[in-house]
Amino acid sequence: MSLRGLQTFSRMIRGRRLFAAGLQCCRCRLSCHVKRHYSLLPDDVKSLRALVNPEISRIRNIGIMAHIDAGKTTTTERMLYYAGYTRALGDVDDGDTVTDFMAQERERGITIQSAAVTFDWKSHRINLIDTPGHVDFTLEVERALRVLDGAVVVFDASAGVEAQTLTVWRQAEKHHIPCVCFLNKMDKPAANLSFCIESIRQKLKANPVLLQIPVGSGKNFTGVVDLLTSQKLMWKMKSMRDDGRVFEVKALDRSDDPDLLQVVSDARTALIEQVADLDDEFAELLLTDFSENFDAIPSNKLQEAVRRVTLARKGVPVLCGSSLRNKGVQPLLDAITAYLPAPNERHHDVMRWYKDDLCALAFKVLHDKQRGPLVFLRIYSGTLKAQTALHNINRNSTERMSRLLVPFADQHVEIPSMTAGNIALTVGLKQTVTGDTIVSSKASAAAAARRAQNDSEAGKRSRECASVILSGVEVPDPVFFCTIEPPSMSKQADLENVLNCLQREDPSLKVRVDPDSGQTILCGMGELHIEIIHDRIRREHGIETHLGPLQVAYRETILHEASASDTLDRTVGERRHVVTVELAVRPVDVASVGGSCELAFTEELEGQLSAEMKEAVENGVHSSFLQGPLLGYPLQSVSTLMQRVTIEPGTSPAMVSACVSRCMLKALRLAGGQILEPVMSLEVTVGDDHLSSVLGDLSQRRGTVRDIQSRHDNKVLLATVPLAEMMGYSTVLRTLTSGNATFSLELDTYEAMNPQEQNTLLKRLSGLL
Ligand SMILES: Nc1nc2c(ncn2[C@@H]2O[C@H](COP(=O)(O)OP(=O)(O)OP(=O)(O)O)[C@@H](O)[C@H]2O)c(=O)[nH]1
Repeated sequence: MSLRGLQTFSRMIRGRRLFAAGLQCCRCRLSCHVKRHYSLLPDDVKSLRALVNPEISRIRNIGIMAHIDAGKTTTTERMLYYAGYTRALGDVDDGDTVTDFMAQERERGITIQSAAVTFDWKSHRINLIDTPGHVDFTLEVERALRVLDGAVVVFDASAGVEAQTLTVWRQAEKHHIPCVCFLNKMDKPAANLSFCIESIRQKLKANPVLLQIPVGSGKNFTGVVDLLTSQKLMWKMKSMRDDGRVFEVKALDRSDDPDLLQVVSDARTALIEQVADLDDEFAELLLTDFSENFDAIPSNKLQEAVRRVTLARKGVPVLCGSSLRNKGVQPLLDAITAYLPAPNERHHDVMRWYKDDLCALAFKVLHDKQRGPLVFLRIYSGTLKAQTALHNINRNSTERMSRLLVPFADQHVEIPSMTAGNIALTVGLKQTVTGDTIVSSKASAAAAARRAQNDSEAGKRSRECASVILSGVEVPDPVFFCTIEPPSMSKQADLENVLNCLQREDPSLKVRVDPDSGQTILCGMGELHIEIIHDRIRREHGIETHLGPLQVAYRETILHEASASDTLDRTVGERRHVVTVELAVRPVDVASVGGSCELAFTEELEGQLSAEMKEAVENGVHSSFLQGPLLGYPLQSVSTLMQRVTIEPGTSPAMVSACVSRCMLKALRLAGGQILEPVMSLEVTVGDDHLSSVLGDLSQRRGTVRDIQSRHDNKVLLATVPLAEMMGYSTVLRTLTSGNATFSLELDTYEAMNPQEQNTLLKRLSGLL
């Protein structure tokens, strides 16, 4: 196979090369000596290997993130087109983009699943993951971030920082990912550069480093001035169908608009001063060699300094353009290669511990009807080879990977091996789940563990850091659930199988069986999430399922302290089981979303219980935490103290657990139950004319308005509102505002319901209303 894959790849590249050769390269034609990557490629296998496995310093693993509709998909499509990977420009509005390849995405015009796309730009390999903007798919963004080295954050230049931008920005910060900002939609009349810069500064608390000045505004936006080189990049569109591939690069001169010259001169000086403030090396160079004339600093020195500032996350480069109008995307690609880090510039402990041994993280699983599960891997160290056995640390299992592919959205090219820094797609890994760590063998994992242990003993790292498992993706708790039924009992097994596959692909989807009714329950992140899952089961797996009404995932807690004791005395067969338990429960601070439950033992009891019986007690308590006494929802913010456990010889651990659970239920009932409901933070952007009707509607939904801000001609309404009141909100908002409003919804906290509402809920859920 080693040659077969390369030959396929060679055929494909040759096809593209012919295509690429027929194109005019924007920059080559005008000034520089940059050549198209593929046009130089010889046909021999050795060179193809180099193409498949580029030098690590030339790889960029990049994400594109943004608020919904900011233009991520449009921007990605332009990148693929200019890089020579697509022959025609895809358009989200026409439903023919490359990255949004799932049927639902094309129909709905939104990105649901991250699609990894690999392409080359000016001798660099770019692995790009288009991430979804809808809050229901936040986990997709999180998964992508976990394996990325850098990100492009796309903004709607007329809106600046929006709710979801803030969320993805925080996620990028959490993973220390250097970013480049792209102010898209500069062609909109309301586009506003200074407003965007200010909102990046104020809302993201970031340090925007402006690298370009737009030329013209609204419909007359025609290009940008590069502040590093003082060159004007102009897209002189001959017709509406002009693809923007060709643009003019010209040094600014006296014949240019004096106002523009002044703005550029001021902005360049500000840029130099700003970078000097952020980078000592640049400041020193400036003061020693260019103290007479800062402006004479060569653009490459300024670029190197901006790169250091970006990698250190001291500042974030800002560029502008209009993807839809095909302007400004090529400089954005240049910025990705110039400012965002290569994999070897990022710090991952595992690289040290595994040295040249393979270590990779599974960050996405897809199910392909013909090929079975396809697992996306980010390779951190070593080489991944096709047709080898791989060890999965998380599952402690070894399985064979049959084929290795390079992902090109929904097309895949087979290759024999792949080196560190790359993103690969594997066939044959049937047990691997998103978040698992893959290494070459158990022995290699043990060797890495020893190195990690030595490190931690030498005091270089804390014990937690010494884990050889790459930390997985945090999966948020689902807030919605509903029952799902197959069309007939004969399809039940098929449905279970499909749900298993979907869960491996999407860890934010939870499936469980109701112990009382035996019904299958789907738990998801939002209405849209569950709707899409339902749709996929029908389209991709051909099963027509019936969904029950969507319900909110409440939680429960207790109001007071309470103690209880219980004795279980049961004879099963010949064996008598006797256990007595005494325990106390008390409410602890309801610490917003994460308020977990705790269990403690008295010191005396800690010494008395064997490890096996202690585990049995813990199991009994933890199973009670999963089912509150009021409605059976999980408990939050409850602390349990085990005071006494006496166990007669011959009693089984299962009986101990059962007695503890029963005693817990007694105590929890005595402590008085309280329902906690998920409360969402809501952001609605609406025109002045419709603000009052949106506010009126919100007051009927038990909403609390926190703030109303102005954004150009719009108002941005920030509120909190119980999730239970938000079912079908998108339809209502569309009707109220004739489609002139957008909103985003995110879990804020769990709050105690007032007694009256709690009573109504209890009656409704027990069928009394
Ligand atoms: N005026 C203008 N509209 C744009 C521009 N770029 C994208 N759009 C439009 O904005 C809308 C959203 O674009 P997408 O590319 O789907 O945005 P997205 O961020 O990928 O959206 P999601 O995948 O749903 O998060 C579409 O109607 C695009 O045609 C631009 O530069 N100017």
